[in-house]
Order: sequence, then structure tokens, then C-alpha cells
Amino acid sequence: MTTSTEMASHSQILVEEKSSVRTLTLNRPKQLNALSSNMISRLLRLFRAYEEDPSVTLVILKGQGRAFCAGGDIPPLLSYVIQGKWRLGAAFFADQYTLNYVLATCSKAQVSILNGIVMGAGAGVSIHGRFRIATENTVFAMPETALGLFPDVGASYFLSRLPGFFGEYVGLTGARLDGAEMLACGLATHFVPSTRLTALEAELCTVASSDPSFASTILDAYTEHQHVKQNSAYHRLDVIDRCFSRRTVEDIISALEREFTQRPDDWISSTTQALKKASPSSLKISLRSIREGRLQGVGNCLIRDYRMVCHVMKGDLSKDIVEGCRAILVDKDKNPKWEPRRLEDIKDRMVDKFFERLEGLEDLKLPPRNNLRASSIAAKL
Ligand SMILES: CC(C)(COP(=O)(O)OP(=O)(O)OC[C@H]1O[C@@H](n2cnc3c(N)ncnc32)[C@H](O)[C@@H]1OP(=O)(O)O)[C@@H](O)C(=O)NCCC(=O)NCCSC(=O)/C=C/c1ccc(O)cc1
Repeated sequence: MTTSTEMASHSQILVEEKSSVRTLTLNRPKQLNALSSNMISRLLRLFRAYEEDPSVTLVILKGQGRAFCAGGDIPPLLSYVIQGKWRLGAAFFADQYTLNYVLATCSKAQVSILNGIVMGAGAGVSIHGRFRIATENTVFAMPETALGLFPDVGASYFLSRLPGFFGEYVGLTGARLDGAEMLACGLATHFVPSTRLTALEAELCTVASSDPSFASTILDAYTEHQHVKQNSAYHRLDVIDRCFSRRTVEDIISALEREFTQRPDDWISSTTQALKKASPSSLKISLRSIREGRLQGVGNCLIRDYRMVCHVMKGDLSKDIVEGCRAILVDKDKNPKWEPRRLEDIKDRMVDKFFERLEGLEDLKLPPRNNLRASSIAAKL
């Protein structure tokens, strides 16, 4: 007998098999393909099965409708927090981070077609993979600091490896990047106009070897050089490096304000405003997380994310997540009231606590992998 949970996970992830290529479509278009726990479990099962199956050479991941994926499915997570059922939330994130790790260390090449919104959890199921295709419709962001969260899903690993301090800029401000900017900074590996995606997918379905160079040759033939728009943040890497390399969030804001007095500029003022609007606690833990990520493999980044997110779910250190979700998704007034309200009221000791294991809760146990890139190995924290 098929259970309703199985039916949901089957309709929320569509699977197509064409010779040795599998195409998985995230299929909750009304919710912008927000990842539900059913979707996460099914993706995990599918990727594990494909890895064991020598007849599968390549996995394509895409989204139905105008989004690739707008993040984790917020309503059930929020209700776990409100009802004090934080362990259910912790279980959701344990599965999600395990999926991120399996994708980051997968022996089969993965091509993600990012033809629309890619945020939060959507980045977690794509950026760790081998190939990421941006288009003119791509809108990428890690908007968690505006939600009272922090860029999780191993983002401290990939953000900290972007040029200079661009990752700190993207992770703290939630700035939106278009496809050309994703390609320029390395979050995307190729840019393909959306009108050519059908032909590209058909050609990718002929790949008969799991050697990624075969998919790479096809993708290279479709990719187009893109000029980054003139007012892009990517042209301001010098200012970003000067400001976002500072040790603390307060120092970053002061550095931006100094830049503004020397050379008034709309981009600097909107960047400063984005930081002033975000959750102060989120900003502080996010900065520290990205900084730690610079020196860690993806496994350790995910283990750290799990410690941090368990505190967020339990609400023992801050309740900003409830207020952030209210302001962005429930009332949509975009006017959250954070607590504590001021950066200077958040002391280092409170930040430290987010990075400590919750009493009585074990660290995330990632599965042993036999295809570890050296950088992915999870050692003990
Ligand atoms: C900029 C967006 C992506 C698009 O805006 P829009 O074009 O004006 O569209 P809508 O906002 O009307 O969204 C269309 C529908 O999709 C729904 N939706 C749009 N993102 C989602 C979504 N992540 N989930 C669940 N429905 C969604 C949204 O509620 C809405 O449903 P409905 O009002 O019923 O039509 C906007 O929806 C938005 O900001 N979404 C949130 C994106 C976001 O912050 N993602 C980061 C990841 S956050 C995360 O992964 C976990 C959070 C979390 C939360 C609580 C916890 O306790 C712990 C963790």
C-alpha cells in the first residue's frame, strides 16, 4: 500500500529516466519549490541509490515554475518553534544537512539548472554539486539574516571561498545576485540563455559516462559570456574587501559609513541599510560562521550549522526567527522587531553559545563517504 507521505514525496519530486541520465524536478511551484521534509528524504534516497547504480552517469536537478527553490519549507518549521517541538525541527535539519553532504561528496556529476529563484536551501542542493547553470531568470540570495536565521546548508563553506570578502557581503546583507553575477563570482559554473535549456537538457541526456568531462564539454558549448551589469556589487570588490574584511559587524558598518562620507553612493547606503535592518544576533553568528568556514571542510561546516540551528529551533538564545518569519512571510510587513535590538547588546559570550552543542543533543553524524574530496572531510569539531 502506498502511504500519503510517499505519494506526497513522489509528486513533489518528479523523476525522468533517459538512458543513463536521471532528471529530478522539484515540484511545488505554488510554494516556489520550498523543500519539504518529504522532498529532502526522497532526494536523499534517490542520490544514494544513483551512487550505487553503475548505470546512472549524470543527475540533472531543476525546478518547476518560476523558482528553482526558495528555501526550506518555512511554515512547518515555524510551527515547531512556536509549539516548542524543536526536536522535530532538528530532525528536519539533520536530514537536510546530510543531503547537502551527500551532494557535496557525490561520485556522480550533478547539473543544477537555476532558471529562477535560488535561495537558502535551494543553494544547499545545488551549489555543492559539480555544475550550476545560471540563466537570465536566475535570482540568487542567502536572505537568512533578514529572517532571524544564518546562512546554513554549508553556505559558510561556499561563501567563504568566493573572491575576497564577497561571501561575507552576500551572506550578511542577503544581496540578490543575477545569473551574470553568479557566474562572475563562481557560484555558477555556466550561463545558458533559457531559450536554449531544452536543447541543452536533450544533449546532456546522451552522456554515457560518469566522467564529468563529458557533461563539461556539452555545457561549454552552450555557455555564453555575460557582462556583469555596470551597477553590480561585483564591480565594487575593492570597497567590499575594505569593509567586509573587518573583524566585527559593528566595524563593517562603521567602515561602510566612512566610505559613504568620503564618496556618497547609493550602493553603499543601501548595503548599510540592509545590515541595519537585519537581525543583530543573526549578523553576529553569520559573520563568525563564515569566518570559521574559511578554514573548514564542508562536513565540519554542516556539523557547525546543525549546532547553531538547534539553538535557533529551541529558541534558548534568541527568538528572532519567529519575528523574522512573521515580518517576511506571514504579515509581510517587512518590519521585524528584533531582540536584542542593538548590535552592541550582543556580547561575545552569547555568540559563543550558538556554537556550543546543546546539552543532551549529539552532534550531527554524517555518513561515511568513499568519494571524499580532501576539502570535504569532516573531522571532529
Ligand atoms: C522573495 C520570495 C522568494 C518571492 O517573493 P514573491 O515573488 O513576492 O512571492 P511570494 O512571497 O508571494 O511567494 C509565493 C508563495 O510561495 C511561498 N513561499 C516562498 N518562499 C517560501 C518558503 N521558503 N517556504 C514556504 N513557502 C514559501 C509564499 O509564502 C507564497 O505563498 P502564498 O502566500 O500561499 O501564495 C519570497 O517568497 C521570500 O522572501 N521567500 C522566503 C525566502 C527565504 O528567506 N528563503 C531562505 C531560506 S529560509 C529557510 O530555509 C528556513 C527557514 C526557517 C524558518 C523557521 C525555522 O524555525 C527555521 C528555519
